[in-house]
Amino acid sequence: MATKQLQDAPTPARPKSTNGVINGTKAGTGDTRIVVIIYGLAQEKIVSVFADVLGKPYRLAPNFQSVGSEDHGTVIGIATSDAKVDIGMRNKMLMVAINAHCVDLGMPPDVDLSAAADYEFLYTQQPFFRRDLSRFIAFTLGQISHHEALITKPRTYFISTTFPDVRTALSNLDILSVGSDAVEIRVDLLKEPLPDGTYSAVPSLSYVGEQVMLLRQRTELPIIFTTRCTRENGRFPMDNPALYYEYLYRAIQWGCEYVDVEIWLPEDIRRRLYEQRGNSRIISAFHDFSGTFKWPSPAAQSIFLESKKYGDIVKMITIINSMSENYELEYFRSQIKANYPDGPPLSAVNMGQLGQLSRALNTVFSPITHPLLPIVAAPGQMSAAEINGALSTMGQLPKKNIYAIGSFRSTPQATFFEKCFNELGLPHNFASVDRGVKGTVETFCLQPNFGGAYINPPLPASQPYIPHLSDAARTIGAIDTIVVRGEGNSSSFVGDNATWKGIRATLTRDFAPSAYKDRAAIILSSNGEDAASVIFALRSLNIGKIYTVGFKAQGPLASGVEPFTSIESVQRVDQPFAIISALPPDKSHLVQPLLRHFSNGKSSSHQHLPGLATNGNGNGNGNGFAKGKVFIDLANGPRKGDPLAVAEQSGWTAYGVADTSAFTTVETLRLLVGQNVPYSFVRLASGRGLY
Ligand SMILES: O=C1C[C@@](O)(C(=O)O)C[C@@H](O)[C@@H]1O
Repeated sequence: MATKQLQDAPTPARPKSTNGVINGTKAGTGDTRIVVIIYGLAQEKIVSVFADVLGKPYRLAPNFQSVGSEDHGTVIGIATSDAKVDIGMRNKMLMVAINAHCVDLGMPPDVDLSAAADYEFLYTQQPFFRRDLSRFIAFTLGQISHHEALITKPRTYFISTTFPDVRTALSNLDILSVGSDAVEIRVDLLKEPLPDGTYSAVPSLSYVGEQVMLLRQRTELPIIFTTRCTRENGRFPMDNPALYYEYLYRAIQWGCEYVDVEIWLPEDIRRRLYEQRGNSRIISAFHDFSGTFKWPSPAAQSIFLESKKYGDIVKMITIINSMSENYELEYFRSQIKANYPDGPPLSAVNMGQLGQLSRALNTVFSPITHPLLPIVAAPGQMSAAEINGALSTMGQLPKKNIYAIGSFRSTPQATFFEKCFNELGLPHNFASVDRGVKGTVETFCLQPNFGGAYINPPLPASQPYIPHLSDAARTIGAIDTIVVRGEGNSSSFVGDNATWKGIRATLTRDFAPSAYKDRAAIILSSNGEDAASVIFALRSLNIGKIYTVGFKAQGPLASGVEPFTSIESVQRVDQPFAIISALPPDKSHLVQPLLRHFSNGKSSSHQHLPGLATNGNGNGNGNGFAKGKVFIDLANGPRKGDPLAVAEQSGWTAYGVADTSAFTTVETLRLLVGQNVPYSFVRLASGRGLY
């Protein structure tokens, strides 16, 4: 009887502590249930990769029944054929079941397992994208949350891709997504070819699953999964609402960060999807093409109220007949904000050319297009550059001077920032300037059109002309970004720190935050200042003990940090999970003996695992199958040795300054101009000259 009840229960609601890695806060614990990976024929190794990413040991088990509470902290692998027998009887409160299916084995996966598992991870073995797996598991287990960070951004955009097959988009994806905070896959516009040369009326789940997988492998942006119906400018048929549930629930299982649920769908379907959404967020969508919809009407209010019931974001999109309806929409927007301050954010625009003003004024998840897309997803859609151009013409985006202030080496940044500003249609000027004599930074800040600065090397956090500090800048004691808040006389400066976020993003590229929890780390640095952002980043991932070489931590970051005093003290330390060197280039080789000493062979908690193929990311940290330990070398410039090569030979997953700098640039751009430029674009566009 108990089993029956469990079988009927919906996927358990999101665990309470899901506030994942968001700006300035600690990684949340997320879902603490036992992770069970269902693996296909001869695919045991995927279990070890999940375990490695999560920083946990693993074991293979014969069935669900044999998994008990003593397995907490261990990733369990169960073969597909065994899992089928008792998946329906598993204790859902104790374990979370992930159906890991290698598409090279054929599609679709076993349909019963797909339906019964909590989540489904589709992957390719050649090439294998560890970063994709890492993001999938960190997201579905609630260790990271894009939404919480996005919702605090002053403006958010998503690109509506309209490709019949996302494969055609992949080569341009980095460029297409500049300025986007999320990417929408219009599932209804996908065209699945059939053997007879025609296309399927509705793309099959199998085709859609593969398309979502391909997209996620190539983008770090959250994915919005949309099945737009025929009445709302889409192609999904409306005669069978159950079909929507099937696709949209599967999107949740695939770990899509956002799922678009149309308001016309029966309430029962909308409610179920909302309750079962796990860590995905529901965008409740309403479109009106009748031309009779009125923003000031009671109907508009009730549509918002109905959408709010089962939506984390409410989207309302309509066709209008006159310019004044844009003003009516702005009034509606302000009313909603005032009346429902704690309600879901509203994303509302008017379609057609007449409605373009509203596309520029909407600040929440504005749909955008790009000239490289085959068609616009809706009439009147604009690109990020067009919206910024319009805002600039209306005086909503005043032209500013933005600076890189610092050493000569930071100059190539100017070319890159200019490239981004051009691509985004931002009116600003960017200039690299030498800091020169004491006080120069303040001189720049006092200029009338000062729009912010990136500072390298950073400034001490105590600058009288920078009255506000982010928590990170205050704790780290360093400002690397000056952000201007407000306009004119009411503007003020906020000192922030983007470097730690760049380091944290690097640390979590191939590992989930849980991999760092309570593990030891070693930091090498010539001084405490260079190491402070590293300590802060590691602390945000709940690292355990931190050992230092070359410096003693001071101030608010000193607790739990212990210097190595002798060779013996090094030998007493357990296997560290991370070694980060902030040594200057001429000293960076000094880390090499430590990397060798703690080489992979010494690790007790990670089994030797057969490697999967490389992830082909071309970053020099190429082995997509990491060994369970992370090394970062922050040295910038010609070095004596090659610590990255030594690290890789000794079994470390190694990253250089190009990785952390690219991630830091992403954060810097977000802080300075509020725009998202993906890491992959930074790597692509910065070429070799930048770092
Ligand atoms: O809901 C929306 C908004 C949209 O219809 C637009 O008007 O830009 C485009 C769609 O792709 C998206 O799902």
